[in-house]
Amino acid sequence: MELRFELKQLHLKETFSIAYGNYDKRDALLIKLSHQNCEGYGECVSIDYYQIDLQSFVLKLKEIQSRIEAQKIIHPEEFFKFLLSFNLHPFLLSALDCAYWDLFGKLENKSFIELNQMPSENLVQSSITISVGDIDNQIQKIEKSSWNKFKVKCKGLDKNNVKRLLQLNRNIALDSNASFTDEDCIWIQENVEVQQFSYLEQPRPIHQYKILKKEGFANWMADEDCQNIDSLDELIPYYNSVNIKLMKCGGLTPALDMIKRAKELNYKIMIGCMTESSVGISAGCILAELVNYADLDGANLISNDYATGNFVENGKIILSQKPGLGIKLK
Ligand SMILES: C[C@H](N)C(=O)N[C@H](CCC(=O)O)C(=O)O
Repeated sequence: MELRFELKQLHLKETFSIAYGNYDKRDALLIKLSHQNCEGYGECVSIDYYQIDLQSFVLKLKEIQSRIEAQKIIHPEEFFKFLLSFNLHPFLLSALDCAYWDLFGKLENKSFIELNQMPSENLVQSSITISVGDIDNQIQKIEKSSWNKFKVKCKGLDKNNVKRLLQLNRNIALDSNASFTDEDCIWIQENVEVQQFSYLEQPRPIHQYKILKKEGFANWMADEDCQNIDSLDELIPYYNSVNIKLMKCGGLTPALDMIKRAKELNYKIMIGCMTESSVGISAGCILAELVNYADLDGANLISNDYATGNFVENGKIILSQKPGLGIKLK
């Protein structure tokens, strides 16, 4: 097996504004694993509020490259166990795990869905993100959009904006990206009208969720608070829903385990994404049958997507049915 990797830069079609900042680009690390005539792809991106340093990932890859290349082709679950021995950051682990699933499926001439005997007929629809901004602009974007589901970003709580969004009578979720105060959360969970939001994501800064009550009117969803399977048990009293992202949890292999455990614990589950190319999104899309919500618009927000594969069109998730994760570089 051969391992290659490349730093790329993704450009946002328009400034992506969330409570943490405004972003016009994202740096990405593309992983290529090849064997015989097949090549599999995986990706992770540099997110400042997760302190991701792609240069340190490149150094790590150089350090472990020869051991990865010496590995023979084994089942992806076995390969994942092998990757665990390197103690990798979950973002890098995810890129390698996804690249290997893509390669393995291509070598076996089977899609990920076939390899895992998963259903794929009833995929949930994805939301599109509406950046933080003036409420009139946000509403205009929703009204003009051909998508049906929206994740509206906000920075702090503005009760008038909440009222105006609810008046639209559309399928809308709110994502505060850790910008609500304790008082905001109390008001929200005691206000019956917020039931109309499909979910309210990451209300408080990380680990400061003890004010949340899952019995209130809000469908609280943990994102930054829910990094991996270990977070699930401790969040039960506070959160109704969890946002599982491949980069946070370390890839497709742990995501399958995490979805299973989250279901046992009666969470509603979202498969989410970062601003990322179709390399990352192709992997996320194949889990859409297993979850209640999808937020997989990452590649739709990028102007220089460098891959094709599974994709989202006006919210509808379309699986390529091709071997592996179906990823091809443009
Ligand atoms: C792109 C996706 N809809 C989204 O909003 N993800 C963000 C983080 C993305 C990023 O910072 O690149 C989130 O769920 O907070």
